[in-house]
Amino acid sequence: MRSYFYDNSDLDPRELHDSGVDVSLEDLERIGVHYSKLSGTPEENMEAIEALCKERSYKNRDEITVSPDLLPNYEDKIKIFFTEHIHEDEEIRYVKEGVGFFDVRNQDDKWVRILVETGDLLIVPAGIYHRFTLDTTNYIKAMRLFKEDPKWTPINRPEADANSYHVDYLKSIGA
Ligand SMILES: CSCCC(=O)/C(O)=C/O
Ligand SMILES: [Fe+2]
Repeated sequence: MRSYFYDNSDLDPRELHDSGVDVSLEDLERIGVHYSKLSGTPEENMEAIEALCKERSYKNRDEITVSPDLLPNYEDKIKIFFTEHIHEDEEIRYVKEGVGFFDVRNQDDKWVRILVETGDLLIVPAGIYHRFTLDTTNYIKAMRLFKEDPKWTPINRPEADANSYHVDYLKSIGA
């Protein structure tokens, strides 16, 4: 895992876009983003994931493989994932294999890029603007946790500006 300010260049989003300015785990915590590394195999890590589900009342989960050949309607889906959006629940992702980038907006509305890889567990808070893309290896397999139905609902910017989960989120970080 690495996190740093996105360089905002027009290159392919799957490139690193590393501005050279790192963002610490503490800075991520301040905007409500939690990261942890699960060091075992996916099977060994299931106990930790079950405990997390119980603690945060997440009842459902699925597995998604994002890759041009393996995800149906890949081109549409990757565009949707990379369109800036919020969710009304936390986005909890456990990376079983591969690499990807979650970009999150910080308190100053700047993009922070979070590089996740095998074993990484990321919790993105409800209401934060974010987006997702692959890196140039074009492959990630991740477990997605859902509170209720296994349903993925993005609300895009600017429609989400007035969303109460977004407004409450901004208040919670003092923005
Ligand atoms: C690797 S999980 C696919 C991306 C996703 O679920 C999401 O919500 C992106 O914001
Ligand atoms: Fe999302």
